Amino acid sequence: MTEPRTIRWGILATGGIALTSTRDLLTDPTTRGVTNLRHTVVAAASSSSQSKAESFLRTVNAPPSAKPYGSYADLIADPSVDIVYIATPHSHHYTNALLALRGGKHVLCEKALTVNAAQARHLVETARERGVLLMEAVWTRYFPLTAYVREVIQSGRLGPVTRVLADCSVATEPHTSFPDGAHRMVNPALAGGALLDMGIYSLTWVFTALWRAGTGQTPPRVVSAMAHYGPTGADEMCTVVVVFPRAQDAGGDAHGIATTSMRVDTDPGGRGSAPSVRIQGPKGEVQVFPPTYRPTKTRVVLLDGTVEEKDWAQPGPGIGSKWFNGFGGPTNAEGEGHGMFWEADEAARCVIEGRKEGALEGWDESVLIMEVMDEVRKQGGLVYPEEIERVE
Ligand SMILES: NC(=O)C1=CN([C@@H]2O[C@H](COP(=O)(O)OP(=O)(O)OC[C@H]3O[C@@H](n4cnc5c(N)ncnc54)[C@H](OP(=O)(O)O)[C@@H]3O)[C@@H](O)[C@H]2O)C=CC1
Ligand SMILES: O=C1OC[C@@H](O)[C@H](O)[C@H]1O
Repeated sequence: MTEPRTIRWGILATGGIALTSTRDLLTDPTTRGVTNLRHTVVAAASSSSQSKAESFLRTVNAPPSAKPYGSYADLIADPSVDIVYIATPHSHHYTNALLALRGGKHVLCEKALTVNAAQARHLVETARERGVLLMEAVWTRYFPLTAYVREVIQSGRLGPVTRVLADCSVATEPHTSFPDGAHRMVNPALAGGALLDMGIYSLTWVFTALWRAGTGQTPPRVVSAMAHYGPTGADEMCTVVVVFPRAQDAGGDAHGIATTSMRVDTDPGGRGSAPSVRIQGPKGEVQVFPPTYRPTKTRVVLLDGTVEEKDWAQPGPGIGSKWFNGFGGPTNAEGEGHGMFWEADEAARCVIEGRKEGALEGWDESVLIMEVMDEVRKQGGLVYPEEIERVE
């Protein structure tokens, strides 16, 4: 048997999701049946101070040899780093990813990939030129649950998917949670707002059903409505209709309705009683239950009376922690992992196999989703500061 290859990660930024993700990354892959690769963390960098990076490495229980850096550039210059995980606010993804790609590093970058499609296209060109991996960290795409949903769609059991309803909303009470407007969720200088932060998950489900697994490959038309958060002008609620043109004999046009909000909740009280995603065809539907970004339950309901429910607990061992995202968030049960290791496994496989894009969200799709979000922002009058919209 060949020895598993160890992928050496550098963690760029030390905030909430960096902590959650790195803990998952350091979970033994054999606990989820993955035997051909391993992950290790060889360095972490904080733009604030080296001591913050040191404390981060201690908190996640990284190997004692892992190096703490007080600047992102130093992390990129470290030859022992194979791949960089970027966990900064949306506003910074483009410049951070550009730095890493130009430094010859593979990149797994948090969602949304960039602020706009032009920046995403530039990152793709750079990754192509440098011959390195660029992957958007939309973790939900890589869950076994999501693979199952794709199989249900591709099996034809629903007939041609005709409509997708997907909501990803977290009632964060912006006025009390973020009173000074500085938090990344509502701060335009950090490209904050519901669309780029959570709407991307609703769009991910729409695209999973109608783009990757679907039959139509013509980019969709977009119609949208947006509400703004008064004090800062960030978007706090968005409703997006995407129409995928499709020939009549392939089922006719398909509609995706993607919603997101910081004012109301997909699942008030976290009871998980109603689906947050419904993928519908003439013969029935597949339902995905909230939270939309980390679902653990599906149900297939067909016109012929079939009802199939499945539970998809994340494998452990996990620390049963409250998800640390600055304003609360879901808790994974004691013994359960969070689920961010699936995307890390795919990124590692890309590095090992020499693939430059993830298997479940290629460059074309990341760019297309950014184009859809550009159009939503245009229709909703959401403009970010020029400094963070710029392309070099
Ligand atoms: N996949 C998922 O489930 C989730 C993904 N996310 C995504 O992760 C990214 C980061 O979110 P999150 O971790 O919650 O954010 P945090 O605010 O908790 O952390 C962001 C980190 O980025 C660094 N940073 C660099 N420049 C700035 C700046 N100007 N302002 C603020 N921070 C800065 C800081 O680290 P340092 O000081 O060390 O440099 C900071 O700690 C976003 O893209 C978000 O969409 C967030 C939550 C969940
Ligand atoms: O990625 C995310 O998923 C869940 C949300 O609560 C969080 O704000 C977001 O960044």
